[in-house]
Amino acid sequence: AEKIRFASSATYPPFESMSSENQIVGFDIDLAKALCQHLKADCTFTNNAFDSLIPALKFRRYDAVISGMDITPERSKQVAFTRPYYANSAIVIAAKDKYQTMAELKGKRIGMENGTTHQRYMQDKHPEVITVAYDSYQNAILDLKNGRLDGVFGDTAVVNEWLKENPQLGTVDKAVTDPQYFGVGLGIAVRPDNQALLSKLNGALDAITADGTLKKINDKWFAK
Ligand SMILES: NC(=[NH2+])NCCC[C@H](N)C(=O)O
Repeated sequence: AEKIRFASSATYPPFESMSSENQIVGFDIDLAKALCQHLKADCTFTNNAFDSLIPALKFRRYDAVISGMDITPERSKQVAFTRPYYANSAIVIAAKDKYQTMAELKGKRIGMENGTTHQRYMQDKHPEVITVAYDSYQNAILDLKNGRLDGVFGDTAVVNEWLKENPQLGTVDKAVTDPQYFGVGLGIAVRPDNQALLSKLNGALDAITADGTLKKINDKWFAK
């Protein structure tokens, strides 16, 4: 069977995280496994820092990146993306009921993961905010809880997960979807010269969408 090596940054539930048994689990992982099953391929998963995913993909350490990654114009210059498999948006969280708007976060410390669309957007669009870069979202959330940060900016589905476990936190302002920064949804990235894998993944995505598998995986990880 064909072998497909996937990489992901497993600090981002429900998309990907490490289970108590030290396995990478999540929506993206179930999706990749369903694609592999359809393609009768053997798949492996590795955990890596988010900002190293694209460089190491180019370096051929693995074949594909699935990591809650927004399909942006900038990344599309370096990698080829499958069609979008999830519609995304981003939002800030902070102490509940403390801030209503972004303007109120002026001079406040907002954390985000290095190399993310959130980091770029915040630095460009909200220079009045102090952006603090983290190697992982896990560490940003820890600092928010410890009071070393005033807020964290992340994908809405992930933020909702953090809010479930942290009733002292709440959202600030509306979710952002600026396509220039956040692209057209989440996609799987491959090397541009690997059109064979790209078309296989796109074909498998169509198949698992048509037969209801993708919806099942969605319902499992994004329960309303
Ligand atoms: N697995 C992760 N830590 N993913 C972070 C993704 C953040 C954002 N959606 C981006 O594409 O930049």
